[in-house]
Amino acid sequence: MAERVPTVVVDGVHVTYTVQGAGPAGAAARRPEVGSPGPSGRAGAGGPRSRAGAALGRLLARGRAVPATRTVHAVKGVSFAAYKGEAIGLIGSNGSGKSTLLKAVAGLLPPSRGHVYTQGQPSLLGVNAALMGDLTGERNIVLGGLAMGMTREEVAERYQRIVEFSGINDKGDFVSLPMRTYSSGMGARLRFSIAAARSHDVLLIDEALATGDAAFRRRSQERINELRAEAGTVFLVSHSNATIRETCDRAIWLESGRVLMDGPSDEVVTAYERATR
Ligand SMILES: Nc1ncnc2c1ncn2[C@@H]1O[C@H](COP(=O)(O)OP(=O)(O)OP(=O)(O)O)[C@@H](O)[C@H]1O
Repeated sequence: MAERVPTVVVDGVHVTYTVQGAGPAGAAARRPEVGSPGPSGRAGAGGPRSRAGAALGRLLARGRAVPATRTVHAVKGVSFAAYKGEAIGLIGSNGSGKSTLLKAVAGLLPPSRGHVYTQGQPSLLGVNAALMGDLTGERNIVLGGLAMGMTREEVAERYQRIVEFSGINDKGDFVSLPMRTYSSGMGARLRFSIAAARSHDVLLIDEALATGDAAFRRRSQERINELRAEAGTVFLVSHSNATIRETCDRAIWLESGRVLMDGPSDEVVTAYERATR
């Protein structure tokens, strides 16, 4: 049997967010507010002056009574190893910690406990990956390609393929328009197309495929398979069980920041579907 080469090792990782300016849960409900609105939801019978006074009272009361920070423990002791050639789906309900774990693997969020070891530089492709709204699709392809580590020559050579893969120009010359004129699906497709134009040791994809149409999803799945064949490792966060089944050979199911199940994607997704039905 071929030797399995680990690309990502996540060892007992915890991630905690510190939220500035938030009190403990329920504090707002427990604390009577100065000048709070009456049962009608309005600030008493007064005019603008008394409403402004009530708002000021609320601000002052907040400053006095509530501690300034609160912590959210988003990932709680997660451990696994990922290997070359694997495509791993991360599934779980809203707020279960999938995006946070992805950011920790990408090195964008430091674990509060535990360690992440990666081989090579992981690339995180999120729905919000930064392209610039005021620049045209053309300029964003060049800048995004450079940001993804391509040379100018590589970007020039792959430019046409990126445009075709994205399907941006299928219904007219959109690539010469500013990106702010694109629908969110078009923007997400362009982002994925730029990232997919080069191979990656570890590619982390956060919901980017969800916005594409059927033809784009098929092209993306084929490209992910190629990336795996080029011996990379792909992580994919998605709420589409079908996408996880079709694209990934392994799935990790997170709930409340903990791993509930880790195994072949078909088995894990089936168990997840049973639990969430
Ligand atoms: N920037 C942040 N500041 C504070 N808490 C956050 C932040 N981002 C996420 N959280 C909290 O961390 C927990 C995990 O969130 P995360 O976004 O990782 O979940 P998710 O599984 O990706 O959710 P979804 O499926 O809804 O995208 C949630 O309780 C969320 O409220």
